[in-house]
Amino acid sequence: MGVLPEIGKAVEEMDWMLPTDVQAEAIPLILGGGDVLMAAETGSGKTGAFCLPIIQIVWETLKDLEAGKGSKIIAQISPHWTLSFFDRGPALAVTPDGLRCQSREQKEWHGCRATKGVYGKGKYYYEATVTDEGLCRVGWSTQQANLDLGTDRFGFGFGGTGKKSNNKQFDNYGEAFGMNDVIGCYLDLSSGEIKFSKNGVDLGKAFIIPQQVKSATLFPAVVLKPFKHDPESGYIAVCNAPKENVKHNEVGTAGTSSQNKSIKNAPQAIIIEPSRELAEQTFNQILKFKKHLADSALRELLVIGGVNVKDQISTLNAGVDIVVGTPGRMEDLISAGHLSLTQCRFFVLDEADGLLKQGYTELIDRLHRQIPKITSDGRRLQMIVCSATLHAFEVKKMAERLMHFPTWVDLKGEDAVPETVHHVVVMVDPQKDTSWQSLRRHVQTDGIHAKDSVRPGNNTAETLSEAVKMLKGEYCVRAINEHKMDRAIIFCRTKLDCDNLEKYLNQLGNRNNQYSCVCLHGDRKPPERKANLEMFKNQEAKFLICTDVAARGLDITGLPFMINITLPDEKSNYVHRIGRVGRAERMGLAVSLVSSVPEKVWYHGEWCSSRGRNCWNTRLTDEGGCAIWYDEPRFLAEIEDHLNVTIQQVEPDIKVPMDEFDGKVIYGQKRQQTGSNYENHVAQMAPAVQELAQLESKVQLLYLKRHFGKVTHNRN
Ligand SMILES: Nc1ncnc2c1ncn2[C@@H]1O[C@H](COP(=O)(O)OP(=O)(O)OP(=O)(O)O)[C@@H](O)[C@H]1O
Repeated sequence: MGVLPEIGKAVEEMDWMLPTDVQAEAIPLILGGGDVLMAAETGSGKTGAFCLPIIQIVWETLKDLEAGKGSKIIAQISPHWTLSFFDRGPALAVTPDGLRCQSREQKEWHGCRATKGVYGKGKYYYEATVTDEGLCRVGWSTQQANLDLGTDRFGFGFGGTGKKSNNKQFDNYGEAFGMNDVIGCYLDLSSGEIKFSKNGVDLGKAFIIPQQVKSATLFPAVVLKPFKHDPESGYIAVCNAPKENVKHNEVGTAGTSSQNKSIKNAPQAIIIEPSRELAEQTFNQILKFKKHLADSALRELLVIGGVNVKDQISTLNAGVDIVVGTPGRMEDLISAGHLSLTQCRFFVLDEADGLLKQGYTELIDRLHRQIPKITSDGRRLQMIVCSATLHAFEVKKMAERLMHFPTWVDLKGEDAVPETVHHVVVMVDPQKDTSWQSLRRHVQTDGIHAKDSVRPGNNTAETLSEAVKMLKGEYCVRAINEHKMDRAIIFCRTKLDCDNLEKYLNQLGNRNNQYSCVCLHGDRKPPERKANLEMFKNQEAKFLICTDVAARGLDITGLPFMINITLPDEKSNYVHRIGRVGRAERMGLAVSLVSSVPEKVWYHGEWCSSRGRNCWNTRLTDEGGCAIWYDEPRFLAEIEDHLNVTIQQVEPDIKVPMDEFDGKVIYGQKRQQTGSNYENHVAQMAPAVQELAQLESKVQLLYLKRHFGKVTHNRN
């Protein structure tokens, strides 16, 4: 693994004898200080690939600090109120005195914040003079805000076109301004009011700062110059703010090592995960990896919702080195000042494409902005991004924006399914298979056709759609029976579908608990989610029925089977879902049920006031309702196209035909001839090694000839 013996020992105790391919590539890169984009199949050991080197570096840093090895000061905290050289966009030039700025790029907005801000109470004022052509906005923003002032809820701007803006909402305000105008920016922290003046003329109230933002520190978000116009009475120059109301801009102002030690709530590594379960899993891996690291205590913290925030805060105050968590709770703690990013040197986004698709792009940008780009001991911030489906447009854009000459560790060059996962699809065709017409009992369907006339014989789209729902319950049970599944993860599209299937399997299994199952989805309370996952892992329940909340990252040792009741509409989630099996070289079978006809399904968006709870609006979304027609053959085609494969189709009896997998493997176990790869490897390498040996021998002969004249060639 190329890591410290103490870490190596822990890894060995976990039975990891060799690094996986991705670990072999990524660990040295991370230890060497690089930014890494890690694209590797599900179950290929990405967690270890980033956790091991991070633990090593964090621990070594702690030891250095303990030994009193000083680190150089990178950026002193400036005593003056100026524009920050660090907290600015890359195309924004700032003069050496920090008082004037200019954008060096024509097309986009480039912003900057001051080196200090105010919080608590008081009334503050600063002025900005427009010294150039072009548009600008001035105002106040918190450290979290986008540098493009006024385009998120943390920034309040006044622009040259005579508009005020916050959270992308641009409203008419005051009047236009431009070259040579002087804009006064007023902030009253007591009333939460922000207003502006133009050339000394008050333009009236612009904003009332919302309560959550008010408690944060607000920074002037543009150029500072001596005043041309005195501020109104009661307001003071922002540079005269009382010390107790001033906070320094944390971006790029890392202090000395002795200062660092005293900042307890500032970890060296932040690892962001898309779900609670995954955050907890990574956290538990860290506990295992650090087991033998004695001397300096490496302190880790799990930051997820559903856990008492007070406990998290007290752990933070006692000191932390590595924080693993979900984005929401992480940002809450950062905004409230409980978690500081000033010493962060590793910023890790696990399942990065998932985080971006869940809408966390701005949050990630905001956190990244708050992390100093140079650490206190003079090293660059390292960003590590990984997923089995990293080949997504959003990820590439983010890498360009935030990462520093990143290296791709990408063994396949495209999103791929591991060889250990055998995945098949079964078409569910209610026109061919009419058994649904005479089912004595079936899974309770989602009720979307409750108001439609659905009955055998009437071949409407609605009837067929309802038939598919019934048949899918049957096919699921058939897949379980055919493959004698006694452990499987089953994915449904909605929470309601999960609940219905859970009821059905429990009913069918009745007393002998043949189909014992538990659910994992967003409507279940955190303790229940945790308990259910534990039950499934401990094999106290045979089936885990879940939504996509469990699609990514969950590592259940030796899980042999998974069933997709419905294909996901997001193609990458197919890769993640089926990747719950076939992990760590064990074989797995994934069966997906695909309806051949359109199926009408629930789709509750922001427009649905209850977000699905007791919603019976069965109209389609374009008619203001909460239903869509789901087109699985299209999703199947998209998945195949994305993976560049044709997924094998099996008949409704769900027998998997004989092929290289069948008969030779037992799902859930390792392939018998492990090590064969290495034998092949020897054969493949042999000619190259032979050639190298011959070259080496020639070189030696040449050397000897040159220095000692004639040499007899001894072939041995
Ligand atoms: N070097 C190794 N030797 C043996 N087993 C390993 C090794 N590295 C990781 N594993 C095991 O492989 C499994 C999968 O690892 P991990 O959860 O890190 O995969 P992943 O690449 O993050 O997958 P996903 O994309 O699904 O999140 C785990 O059970 C882990 O313990």
